[in-house]
Amino acid sequence: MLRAEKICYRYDKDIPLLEGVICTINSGEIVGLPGPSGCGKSTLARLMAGFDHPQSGIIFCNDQALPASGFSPVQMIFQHPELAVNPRWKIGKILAEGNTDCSELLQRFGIGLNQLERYPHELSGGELQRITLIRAMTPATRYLIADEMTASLDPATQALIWQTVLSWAKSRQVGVLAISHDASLLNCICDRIDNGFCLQSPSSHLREPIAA
Ligand SMILES: Nc1ncnc2c1ncn2[C@@H]1O[C@H](COP(=O)(O)OP(=O)(O)OP(=O)(O)O)[C@@H](O)[C@H]1O
Repeated sequence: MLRAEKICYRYDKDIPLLEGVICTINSGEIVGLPGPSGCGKSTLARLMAGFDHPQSGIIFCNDQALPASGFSPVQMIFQHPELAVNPRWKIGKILAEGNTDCSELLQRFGIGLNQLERYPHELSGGELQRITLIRAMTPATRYLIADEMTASLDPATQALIWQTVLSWAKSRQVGVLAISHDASLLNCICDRIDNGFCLQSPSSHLREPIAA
């Protein structure tokens, strides 16, 4: 399993954002992480993917700490794919970073071979998001953290992406953490919703409606 154990994190030394947060994703499990803006979902995602480190607590991936360098079995997909690729590299070179044969995924995601010769700015947002997914969906990937990955996309592209990711994850027993504001999307795709996260967050007072 991928497990965040009693995670504490603060950007500002006086204001705790995450305190004692626990989050678990089992192999092959699709877990939804909802929550209001600013409660710390993306921060937790970055910690669980190993991009940042908690001030206390630990992240375990299959009983081991995440690797400090090299390929990580935990891959993360962001809402804005243009920020996750080198704009000076052609798509073919970007995909080569995943270091795997991706012809089947290209076909399943409807990406033509001609697009491998283009630069990121020559693709649509939905096409580029599918490229970052193909790069992340390697045989060595055990967990995928999807932070609002289809939030900016049209419903048809959103459906294509989630159908492909879910069938890949289930067939390979990859665990997925799906972060979204869209409750109906999470209810539709997830095995389980982690509602406890928000209740654990000290910033939960941010959810109180502002008095008129
Ligand atoms: N690099 C940073 N430096 C300082 N504060 C930050 C930084 N990144 C995020 N924050 C603050 O931490 C809080 C949580 O941010 P985070 O992006 O994790 O929330 P979120 O739940 O993902 O929100 P949203 O749903 O709006 O994306 C916010 O108040 C944000 O302003």
